[in-house]
Amino acid sequence: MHAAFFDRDGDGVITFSETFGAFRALGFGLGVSSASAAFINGALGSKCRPGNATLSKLDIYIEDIQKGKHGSDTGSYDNEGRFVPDKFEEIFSKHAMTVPDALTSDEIDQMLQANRQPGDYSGWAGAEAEWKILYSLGKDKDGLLHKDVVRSVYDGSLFHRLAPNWNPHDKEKLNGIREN
Ligand code: HEM
Repeated sequence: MHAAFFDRDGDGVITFSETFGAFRALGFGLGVSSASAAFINGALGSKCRPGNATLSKLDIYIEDIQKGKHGSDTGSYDNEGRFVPDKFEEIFSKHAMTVPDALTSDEIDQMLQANRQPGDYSGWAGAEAEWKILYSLGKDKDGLLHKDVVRSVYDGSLFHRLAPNWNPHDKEKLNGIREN
């Protein structure tokens, strides 16, 4: 569901231009949107694809999205791409020290540092990009990133809230899955 938001035409494949367009719809400028699409589709396109894939290596196949998992993450997605509630809770029990159930920018940096596996430079970069972008999208006026906002990035509902018109088909599916 996290990645499916970006698949606007619902064909199961996320192209460079879909990632770019989704970042624009989320409110990012041309520079950040192009760089993010290049980074994400460049890194995941060659990994997240079945053996018999024929499309460009910049295209991400959602059916193989779990192959995009990297090291130095929180473990809130397992190796099959399933959400792991205990690992998610650990983010806040270990790192939310200033305000319960919310992270400051410094606490996110401490978490990223704590999750780093030695020498895993691509994992460090991936985790850093994911959390910095999430913080810029989800922080409140006091600079706090609340637990419910972080939860909503894992199932993609944050993206739908911020850019309600980008992917109406996927939103319908999401509403069917979530109780609220
Ligand atoms: C505004 C856009 C995005 C934000 C804010 C974002 C944020 C995040 C966050 C916070 C995580 C969790 C990392 C962790 O648990 O340590 C994550 C994981 C992941 N995201 Fe995104 N993401 C975005 C776009 C995308 C896109 C476009 C794709 C691919 C199509 C993608 C694929 C993944 C994958 C494969 C993971 C699992 C990585 C892992 O846990 O090792 N994300 N993302």
